[in-house]
Amino acid sequence: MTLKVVHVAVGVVLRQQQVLLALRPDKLHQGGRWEFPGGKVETGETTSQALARELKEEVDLDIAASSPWFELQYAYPEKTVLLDIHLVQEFEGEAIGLEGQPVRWVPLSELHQYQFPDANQPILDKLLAEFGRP
Ligand SMILES: Nc1nc2c([nH]c(=O)n2[C@@H]2O[C@H](COP(=O)(O)OP(=O)(O)OP(=O)(O)O)[C@@H](O)[C@H]2O)c(=O)[nH]1
Ligand SMILES: [Mg+2]
Repeated sequence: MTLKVVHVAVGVVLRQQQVLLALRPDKLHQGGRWEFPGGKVETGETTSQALARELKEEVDLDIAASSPWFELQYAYPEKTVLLDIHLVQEFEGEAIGLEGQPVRWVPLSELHQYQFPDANQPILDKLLAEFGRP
C-alpha cells in the first residue's frame, strides 16, 4: 500500500481578534464543518502561491503577505493530509463565499462554538494560546 499525503495550504486569516471561517459543503470530505480557507497545493506551486490562489478563488481576498506558521500531518481513515498552515494578517478585499459557502469572521472567544475537521484541534489550540485574550 502506498501512503499518499495530500499537501494542503491552509490560511488562518486574522483581523483584530477575529478569524475567517468558511463552511465546507456537505458533499465534500469533512463536509458540514467550519474550515480555514485553503486547498491543495498543485504541482509547480509554492505553498504561498497555492494559498494566495485558493483565498482568491474561495473567498475573494487578495493576500499582501503570509507567513508559514506550522505544519500538521493527520491520518483520516480515507486519506492523510499535510496541513501547511500560514498566518495571514495583511490582505485586501471583503471576504465573500465565491463558491456559495457561508463565510464568517468569528471572534477567537467564540471558536469553541464551531465544529471543525478532525485534524484541526492543534490549530485551534495554538490560535487561542498565541492570539486569544487570557
Ligand atoms: N481548506 C481546509 N482544508 C482542511 C482543513 N482541515 C482539514 O482537515 N482539511 C482537509 O484538507 C483537504 C483539502 O482541502 P480542500 O478540500 O479545501 O481542497 P481544495 O480547495 O483544493 O478542493 P478541491 O479538491 O475541490 O479542488 C480536505 O480533505 C480537507 O478535509 C481546513 O481547516 N481547511
Ligand atoms: Mg478548499
